[in-house]
Amino acid sequence: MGTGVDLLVPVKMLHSAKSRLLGAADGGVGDRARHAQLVVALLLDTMSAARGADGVRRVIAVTSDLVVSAAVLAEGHTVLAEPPEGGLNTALRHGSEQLLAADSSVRVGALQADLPALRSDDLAEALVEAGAGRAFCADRQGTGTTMLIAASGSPLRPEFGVGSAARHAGSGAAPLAGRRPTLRCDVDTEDDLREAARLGLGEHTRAVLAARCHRDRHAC
Ligand SMILES: Nc1nc2c(ncn2[C@@H]2O[C@H](COP(=O)(O)OP(=O)(O)OP(=O)(O)O)[C@@H](O)[C@H]2O)c(=O)[nH]1
Ligand SMILES: C=C(OP(=O)(O)O)C(=O)O
Repeated sequence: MGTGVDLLVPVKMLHSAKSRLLGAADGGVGDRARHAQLVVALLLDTMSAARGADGVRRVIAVTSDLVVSAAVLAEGHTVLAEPPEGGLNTALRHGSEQLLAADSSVRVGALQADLPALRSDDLAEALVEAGAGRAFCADRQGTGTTMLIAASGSPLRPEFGVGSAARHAGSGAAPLAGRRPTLRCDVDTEDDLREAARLGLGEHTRAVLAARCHRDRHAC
């Protein structure tokens, strides 16, 4: 196989995903179907930008959700089923083990699923900066992590969750210093979504939010 990072993108079940964004897709109404469309759109924009980045070999969603899986496969991406016990770091550890079992020299990474403004060149530059070692990119607040990359042939050792930037640094991963705002802009709240829109949203997220604007002019 060729060189490059295999990026795992974890996504939890749609019924519980992106709870802090509920209502963002429909001007505060909180319709679950519209919310699910937004969650999937954030994911597809993230995966599509990641797939276009130099230095990325494969982009693989890790999920148990069948709707997410179908949407990801329809866009030509790959899906890996997560273990039944669930949990973000458990899913990523499982993905890392699976990839290493199939290819002991693989370079594994994890990318958050909510980077709808991600630009392929920001990601490619981050991978260049990472060099060969274990590295991570903090989110724009500096406390969370948007991407973690292992060294080739090594397990990912994910420590995602609140305050993960400090844990990843503490576990020896090098913090990436470049600005790269589109790689740092994960979207958990409506404020984050506004910031991502300022940077430039991907086409899937733009389409979901444009539908919102047609239905409710006040939401735009
Ligand atoms: N596969 C998998 N992914 C998970 C799991 N828990 C969280 N994630 C993903 O990890 C990322 C960060 O998760 P959280 O911040 O806990 O949840 P969120 O859905 O982004 O947002 P909130 O519901 O508002 O907390 C998101 O992409 C989630 O979909 C899990 O159990 N399995
Ligand atoms: C899981 C994390 O973040 P968020 O809750 O912002 O998605 C993280 O930064 O490790």
